[in-house]
Amino acid sequence: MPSQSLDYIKSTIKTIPNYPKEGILFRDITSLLENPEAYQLTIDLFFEHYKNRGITKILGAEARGFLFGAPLALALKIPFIPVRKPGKLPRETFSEEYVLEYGTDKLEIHTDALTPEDKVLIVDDLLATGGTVVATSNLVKKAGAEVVGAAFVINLPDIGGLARLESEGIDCYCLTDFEGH
Ligand SMILES: O=P(O)(O)OC[C@H]1O[C@H](OP(=O)(O)OP(=O)(O)O)[C@H](O)[C@@H]1O
Ligand SMILES: Nc1ncnc2[nH]cnc12
Repeated sequence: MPSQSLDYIKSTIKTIPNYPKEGILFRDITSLLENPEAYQLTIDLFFEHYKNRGITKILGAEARGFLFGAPLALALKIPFIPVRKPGKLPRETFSEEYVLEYGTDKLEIHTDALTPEDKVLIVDDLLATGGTVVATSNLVKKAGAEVVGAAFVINLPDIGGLARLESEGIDCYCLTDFEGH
């Protein structure tokens, strides 16, 4: 892996202390998106990693998953499937509830978005607890398709999502690690 590229990508991500609440170090990818060189490099690294894996569809969860999943799908010339918060998708959906720090939320996917032949890659900006990706993976299973893996720009190793996803059998590729919560 080209470590200079990874250092450059990491350097464009800003950290905002105490957002959205006291004690959280918010890793902000909007500053990466504002830098076309870093944004392109990020998509290029994902493309190189996944180009020969037989992936048939990319899934990204609303909202930040769209920002990296959609350009990667275009680069790979395969469909992008949005996974959305409840009530946003107009056709019939599968739903999956997942646990947040306070309470629960739901993610949905169109029931006709995947077929049992699909080999799916889940893409997101950041891996914290892994709850979002486990819920997305459960939606893929409901549709009868296979999860090939999950890709992230940022992993927060101190939160433990990587171990959780690997224990669920989800192979992960993370470009950068940021210590702390
Ligand atoms: O590993 P987890 O603990 O699930 O956390 C990571 C998720 O949290 C953030 O999304 P958020 O739910 O804040 O929604 P947003 O993309 O709409 O900002 C982030 O974009 C990931 O999807
Ligand atoms: N520390 C963090 N920074 C940005 N997004 C997050 N989502 C969950 N934890 C986060």
